Amino acid sequence: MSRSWDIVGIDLISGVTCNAPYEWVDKTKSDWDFNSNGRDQETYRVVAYDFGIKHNILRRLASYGCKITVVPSTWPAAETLKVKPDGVLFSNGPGDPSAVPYAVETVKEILGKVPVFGICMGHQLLGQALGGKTFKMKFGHHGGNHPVCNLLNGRVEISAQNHNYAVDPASLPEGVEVTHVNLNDGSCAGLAYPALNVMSLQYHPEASPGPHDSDCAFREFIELMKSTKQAA
Ligand SMILES: NC(=O)CC[C@H](N)C(=O)O
Repeated sequence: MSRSWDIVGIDLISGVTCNAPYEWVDKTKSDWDFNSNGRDQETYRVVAYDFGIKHNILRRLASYGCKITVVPSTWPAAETLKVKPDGVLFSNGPGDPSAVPYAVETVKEILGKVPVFGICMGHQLLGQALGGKTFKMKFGHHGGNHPVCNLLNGRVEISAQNHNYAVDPASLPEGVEVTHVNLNDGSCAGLAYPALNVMSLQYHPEASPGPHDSDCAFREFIELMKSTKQAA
């Protein structure tokens, strides 16, 4: 028997986030050494908001040289900024981004103060924090074979995706750039707001198993933290 699951307007994050902050050190195994541009000489301090975070996001960040503190979804922005991180990661997570206004507020308070990277739910929360709207798609994107055009370099990346909501690009204010487009339906698959050092992807650059075409996004986050640090 089938059952219809109602996810609209329900905070599903509170059931999956961690209870208290913790440090993450585990890296991905040598199979991931296909990316010779990986490790940076420097260490970057990253606070990762856990909205239901996938461990491989943390492993990839650690492999790229980040020292990571994972914090609960309700962790105050002021506490995050107090430790002066080089960057903040807003993770993936289940459900409706409109059901977690407290998380959007946290994102707003951090925006512009340090470089940020949003993945999936994190991307949707960033979209809202920047003034845009999210909507529930008729059919979500699920699986490991979604072609995305990276408008920053014109390359097509085959990506792993798992989402039911999306950011409406028409709702975004001036200055916010759509950087990635899903080639199956033209939906928004990535954003940037260079003035505030913001980057985000609607899909999973860390996916495993899955295509690794978008792993370079972690390197871009490192570069964003690096250039911001150098300019300070
Ligand atoms: N993987 C995710 O982060 C899912 C994003 C979002 N909660 C959605 O279902 O659209």
